[in-house]
Amino acid sequence: MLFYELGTMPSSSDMASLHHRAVSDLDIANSSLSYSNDAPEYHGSDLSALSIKEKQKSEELAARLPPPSVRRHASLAVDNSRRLNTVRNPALKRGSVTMEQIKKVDLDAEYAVYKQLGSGRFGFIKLAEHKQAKKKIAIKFFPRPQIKQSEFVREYNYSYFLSPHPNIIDTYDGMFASNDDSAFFFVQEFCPYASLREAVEAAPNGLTEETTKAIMNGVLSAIEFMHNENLVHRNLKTENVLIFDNKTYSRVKITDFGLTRKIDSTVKHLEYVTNYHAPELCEIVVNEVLTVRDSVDIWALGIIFYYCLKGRFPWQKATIMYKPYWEWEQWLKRKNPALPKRWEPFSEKALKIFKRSLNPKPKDRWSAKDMRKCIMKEKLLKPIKVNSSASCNVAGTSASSSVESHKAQTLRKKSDSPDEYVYYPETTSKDDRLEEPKPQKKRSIISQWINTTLNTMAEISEQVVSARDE
Ligand SMILES: Nc1ncnc2c1ncn2[C@@H]1O[C@H](COP(=O)(O)OP(=O)(O)OP(=O)(O)O)[C@@H](O)[C@H]1O
Repeated sequence: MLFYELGTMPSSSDMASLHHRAVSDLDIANSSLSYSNDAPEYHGSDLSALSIKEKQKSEELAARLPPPSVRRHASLAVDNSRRLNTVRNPALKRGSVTMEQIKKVDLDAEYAVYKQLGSGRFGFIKLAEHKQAKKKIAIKFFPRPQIKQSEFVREYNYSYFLSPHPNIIDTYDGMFASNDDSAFFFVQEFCPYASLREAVEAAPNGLTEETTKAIMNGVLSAIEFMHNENLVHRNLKTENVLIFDNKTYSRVKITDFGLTRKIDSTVKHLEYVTNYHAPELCEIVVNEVLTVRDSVDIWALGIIFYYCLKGRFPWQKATIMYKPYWEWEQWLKRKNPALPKRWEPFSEKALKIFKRSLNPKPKDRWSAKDMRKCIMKEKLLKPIKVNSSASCNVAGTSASSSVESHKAQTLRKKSDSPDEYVYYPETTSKDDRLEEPKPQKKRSIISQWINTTLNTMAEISEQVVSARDE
């Protein structure tokens, strides 16, 4: 139940606060999409999930943005000063987002629709321009009848109500359907640069420590906010992290709330396992019912963190069928005291972050807040010796000396054993392809047997998965 403090007129920043506070009051997870029709609660500047600095940032942002009530599709053409002074239309009740509010729009009359920006299981995103406002935007289309109306409405609601956070993509007010009923759509701000996936692919040896910190700071701040609002993203991956400044990567925003659900709700597992899935998700079968936990986001954040620093994934799937995962698990359980080679470039503190995010036991994983604190505070990479006489501290010099950092990162990559069964992103660097295989150390018979068995099992599992996919 929500309350409204009478006699207090919320400012635009308060509106942003109010706008996101309402998330916790939504019962979007239930299919009727019904929630309180009362006027919204006014919490002043209580941005519970944000630090003071972020709060200021959020307020600055909110001051620049029109209040959510007027960020309407139709109002894109209205000038900013007018929009900033506009207060929520009392006739438009916050709790009244229902299926009837989907408006039919003549797409061609309103927008010039350009190239496709991306696609996924729920539809596709296109770059467009609002003709009247002459403003570039992104339109997310949900083709009908493949996508259910309830799925569209749910994604819109989560996207819209999470929008005020500075590290979450801004979704404009309004749910629409094309005149010919071929698709539902909603409108988002356009990201002019790449996704994190493309940014890392362009730097196959990984990003610098400083850049990784800037990216993780934004991503973790958004997830901390979502978790505090009792929501789990459930689809965190580098493709869903959009970069808004291509120099320092300090402005990032997360997107795609199609799988977002409330913590402790139950869902059917419908997906194929990817690099980002936690081991508990790799074990369950399609259609099995599972309870939504925020710890799956923390696992995916651990994978993103590793991917940023190394330019590759630690493993293809988090099951013991994949040797790199099996080695990591053995080391965590102290069954093998030797740290697997691929983890050697990381500092003790970075390893601690991995132990508390890529931990097979969900209960032993940190919160997004703890993870962020540690990433921001600590050095993440060990100093690496470039040669016997000169040494280069990657962590300390990554920003100031990109050449040294590049050298060090190349060295880091070369330290990985080439015979390991690991998934590389499609774009392997030239250096990688030319890399000479290192001479194998003599292995004991038992370790050779384990190795062969694991590789065979991995191959069989791959074949089963691809047969199932086909
Ligand atoms: N606002 C935007 N501006 C620019 N590019 C975007 C924007 N939103 C999404 N994209 C691009 O489109 C891709 C697909 O978008 P999105 O993840 O929202 O689709 P989806 O159908 O929900 O995908 P998935 O299968 O991952 O659920 C993103 O990975 C991103 O590269």
